[in-house]
Amino acid sequence: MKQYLDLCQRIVDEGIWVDNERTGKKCLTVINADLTYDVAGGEFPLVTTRKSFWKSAIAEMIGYLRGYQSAADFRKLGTKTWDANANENDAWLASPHRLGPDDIGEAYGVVGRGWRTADGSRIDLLRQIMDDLSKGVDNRGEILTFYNPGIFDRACLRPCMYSHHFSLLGDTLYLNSTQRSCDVPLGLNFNMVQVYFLLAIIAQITGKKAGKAYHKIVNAHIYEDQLELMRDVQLKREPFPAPKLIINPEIKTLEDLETWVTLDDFDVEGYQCHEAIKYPFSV
Ligand SMILES: Nc1nc(=O)c2c([nH]1)NC[C@@H]1CN(c3ccc(C(=O)N[C@@H](CCC(=O)O)C(=O)O)cc3)CN21
Ligand SMILES: O=c1ccn([C@H]2C[C@H](O)[C@@H](COP(=O)(O)O)O2)c(=O)[nH]1
Repeated sequence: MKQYLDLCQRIVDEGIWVDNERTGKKCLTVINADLTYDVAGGEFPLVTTRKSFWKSAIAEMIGYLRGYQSAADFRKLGTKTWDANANENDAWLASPHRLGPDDIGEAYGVVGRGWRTADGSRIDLLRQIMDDLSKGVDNRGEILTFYNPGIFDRACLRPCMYSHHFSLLGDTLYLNSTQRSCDVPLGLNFNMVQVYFLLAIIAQITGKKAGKAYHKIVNAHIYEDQLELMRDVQLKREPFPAPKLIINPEIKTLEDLETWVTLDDFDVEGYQCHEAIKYPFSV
């Protein structure tokens, strides 16, 4: 939590205003932040200075791992986070590649579970990584990437957290996640949960101990219409101790995650937080 608040304060103190053409808004911006999550120690990086809808964040990540392409599937799982980008983004609404209402296009898990090769076949990157890790293999390239510049026009948005690189040291699993662009008040609140969750669940399924997760953020920003709430409300609050994330131990395979898992398989213990803050969302 401290590293999150330090980043927010750094943006307020040192950020530079940058015009963003896509949203038509200005963003107070810093470049580079490195966050670390102690998954072995069970320190769940949940924001406590406002109420965090952590289940929605986990649902988003499960949707990516399942390769979901429709905001309707994300909704069924328990998150509405893709509704606006799928249905209210003018450039995407005009795209010939959009399949219809709720389509987010070839983004995130669609890329990671079905990487397009030159000969037209597809590679399931996640399946390969899980098979390797389960056998204790780390080929120094266990990378789940969602980034394919050749097909950006087939998606409503380019992936923000676009690479998850797993590593084994003995039987301890590590994760390095990279994010190119970060809406710190809204997106990061979810992305921290997702990086922690991703290492915890992949370690559980592959039978490894979870170590640390390292989260690199390149462009970290606060939109102009979020600044006052962050500076004058959220940053004035005192954080509470970190809660614990509880994952159903019956989740043992990738198929479990793909088929029967719901948000009821996750819980947090000891979550004390300040009241909710509704930050504006930019499409
Ligand atoms: N501008 C922008 N910021 C983002 O963080 C973001 C995007 N766009 N587009 C793609 C995804 C969608 N994400 C989202 C979308 C909405 C919320 C949001 O509204 N969160 C609220 C309520 C969540 C809920 O009730 O489930 C929050 O208070 O955290 C968060 C992340 C993250 N990403
Ligand atoms: O997981 C996510 C997804 C998106 N974001 C934010 C970062 C930016 O504010 C927008 C994406 O806009 P681009 O113009 O494509 O950079 O969404 C996030 O923080 N986390």
